[in-house]
Amino acid sequence: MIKFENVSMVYEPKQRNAALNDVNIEVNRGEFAFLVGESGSGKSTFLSLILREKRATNGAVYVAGQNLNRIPSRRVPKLRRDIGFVFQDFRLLRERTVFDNVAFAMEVIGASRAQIRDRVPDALRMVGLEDKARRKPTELSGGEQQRVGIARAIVNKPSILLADEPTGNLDRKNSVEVMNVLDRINQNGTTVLMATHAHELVSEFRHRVIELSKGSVVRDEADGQYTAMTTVINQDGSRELLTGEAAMEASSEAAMNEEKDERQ
Ligand SMILES: Nc1ncnc2c1ncn2[C@@H]1O[C@H](COP(=O)(O)OP(=O)(O)OP(=O)(O)O)[C@@H](O)[C@H]1O
Repeated sequence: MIKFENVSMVYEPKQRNAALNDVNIEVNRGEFAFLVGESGSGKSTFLSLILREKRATNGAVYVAGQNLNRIPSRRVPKLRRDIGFVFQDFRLLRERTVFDNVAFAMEVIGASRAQIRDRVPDALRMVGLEDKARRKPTELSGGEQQRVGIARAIVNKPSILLADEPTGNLDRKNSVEVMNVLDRINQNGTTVLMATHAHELVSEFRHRVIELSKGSVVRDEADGQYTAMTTVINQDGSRELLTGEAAMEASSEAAMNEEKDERQ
């Protein structure tokens, strides 16, 4: 469904470290994968290449069999129709009702009123908000607002759902509700790729875990945990796989060094 073949991405010609560095990954139809990694490791860049908001500097990105380097700009809107996107900060229209926020995603692609009347209630049912269709976003909890964001993302029945830190603004209870909704959508056949820092959710909901570090894939594990393993790159360039406590220590040491570098 999604395939990265030797993908590298540099934003500026003289950039010292690539945002993505020779990434090879395949996500199959119907999978649920978490994309994890420290801040700046390349998660958002990865998602933006799938949407063709950006183009790979090297290598090829395939979505549903199409090489995104090869499709003309005029075909990009059609590609994006097959991909739903969930934002960390919900991005709802405050003056519109829940129903109208979801309907908006159909209006922009020219759906008829009859189609909208038919499909919006289904999407709201999927996220458990069928009885809140007439509310405004400000009358909802954060978790409910995010579920409206998810209903909007799936109402056009995309085969892929991308989520960038969808629980980043939510407390634990609301985060779990959002995760349950994403799981349900996945069980109905949608491929879900979720970038996140929420280690407790990753370890609890147990899906494939793809970990990026400085633009490289350092771990790809079916049914993974957030920090069960990490790969460190030694000074001589060799890679070493650490597990358990040692992995946790290496991650916090790396974070501290990064903070020190930033201060210097
Ligand atoms: N528009 C841009 N121009 C130049 N460099 C960029 C741009 N966007 C991202 N980068 C750089 O690319 C690298 C990867 O960034 P990216 O935003 O993909 O990381 P991330 O893992 O999503 O981080 P976070 O968890 O903080 O969202 C970082 O070094 C970042 O500084």
